[in-house]
Amino acid sequence: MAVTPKIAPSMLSSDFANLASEAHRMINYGADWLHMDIMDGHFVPNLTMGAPIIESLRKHTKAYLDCHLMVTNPLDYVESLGKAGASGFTFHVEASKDNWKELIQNIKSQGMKPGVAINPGTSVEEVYPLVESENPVEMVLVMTVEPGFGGQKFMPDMMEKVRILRKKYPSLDIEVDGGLGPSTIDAAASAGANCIVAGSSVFGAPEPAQVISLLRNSVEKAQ
Ligand SMILES: O=C(CO)[C@@H](O)[C@H](O)COP(=O)(O)O
Repeated sequence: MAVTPKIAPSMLSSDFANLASEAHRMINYGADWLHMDIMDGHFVPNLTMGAPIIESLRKHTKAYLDCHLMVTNPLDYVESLGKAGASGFTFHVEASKDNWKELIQNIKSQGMKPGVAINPGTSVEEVYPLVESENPVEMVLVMTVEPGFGGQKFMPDMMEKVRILRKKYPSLDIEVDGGLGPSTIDAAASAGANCIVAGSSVFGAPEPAQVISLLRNSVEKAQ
């Protein structure tokens, strides 16, 4: 398989008052990406951050900022996030039924990597047109909890979506997000996920570096 493991601590579980030092801490512990949860209080019942925070953090790190847009109108965020220094821009298929082609085009024009996320209740077929388009997304994010909050329980039933996607698209980046940690990573890795978002299991661990390394080893072993 051509895909490589990407371990992405979810900064939603960090101390927001010390975001830059939390980011440095995660990179020093071995993280590949920093996962940034952008929530608008409308698509999901929580409000987190937007372009100003990404811009501030970008001044302190060169790390890949993997932005997950849990927002009703993702198109409204593309230009500001691109200018702020976001690296990846993953929008929800549920929020882009009419404009996903324009979204992908604009995300790429801003120099970001486009991804599409699917909620637990959305069927996996909905992302096929976006992956198979002439101008495709480069990552699919399979939500393994209902989006909105950290610290929820992993939904093992979502692994069937990951298996289907990995079989259909052997070299696609497939990300999983929600409830990932030492007790759930093997299920996700063996299904074919290679990008792993983990919030509470990393930030809540006495030795976060050990958890990051365990997540990576599981993905490597499964390939
Ligand atoms: O997008 C989300 C929640 O909506 C996630 O990125 C969570 O922040 C992951 O947190 P844990 O489930 O790993 O604690």
